[in-house]
Amino acid sequence: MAAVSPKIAPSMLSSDFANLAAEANRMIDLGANWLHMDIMDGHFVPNLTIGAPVIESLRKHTNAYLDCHLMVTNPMDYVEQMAKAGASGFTFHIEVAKENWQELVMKIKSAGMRPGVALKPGTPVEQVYPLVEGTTPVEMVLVMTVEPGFGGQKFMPSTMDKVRALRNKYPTLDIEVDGGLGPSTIDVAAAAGANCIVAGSSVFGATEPGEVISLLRTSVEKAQATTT
Ligand SMILES: O=C(CO)[C@@H](O)[C@H](O)COP(=O)(O)O
Repeated sequence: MAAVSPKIAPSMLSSDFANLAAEANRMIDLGANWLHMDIMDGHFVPNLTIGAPVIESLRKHTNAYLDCHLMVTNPMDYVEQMAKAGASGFTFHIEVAKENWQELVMKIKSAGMRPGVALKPGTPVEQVYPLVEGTTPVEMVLVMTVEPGFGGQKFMPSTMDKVRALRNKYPTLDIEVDGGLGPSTIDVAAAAGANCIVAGSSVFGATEPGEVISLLRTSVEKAQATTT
């Protein structure tokens, strides 16, 4: 496996939202590479979380890479506001962008963010190949390993076929996994080829979150060393 650098991204959905800035800085101090921000509109998923105003407030307290996952029905409507707010990455769902993904990716790039595409557990991986191979390609594929909407769900091993297929086809692509990742599931995801790891409850629920972050990174590094 080509070594694409591991990025460990605590999901801030599991943090204390009333202390978001402190929680974010604590994660970075403990070794996190990115902060994963779950934007949910209560329509694409049955949960409502945060939007651009919270990203803007958080941006005043950190320079960290804000890896924003848009679980929204109309991602195009969010591009400008998220860019202005200070989002670093903008990952939209293919299920709601089949008709306009080219325009969307270009808009995200021109707004200065890094485009990514996400897919739900039931969505065939082939649907994102054109986005990776396009003239303006996405720079990350997020394979959801639970149904999007809530933290604390059980990891779905069946989604690993998609990660393996992506890694075989695209050795240098950032492949992110999200949902149910922690010490008991990371080795499977790392062996399949994931290098960007989102983890919410396993990090925030740990007595020593820094140890979990470090364990996640070591697992990805070991899997990469075994397959190169
Ligand atoms: O996007 C989502 C859920 O839709 C995730 O980012 C979760 O927040 C991950 O939480 P854990 O499964 O790690 O608790």
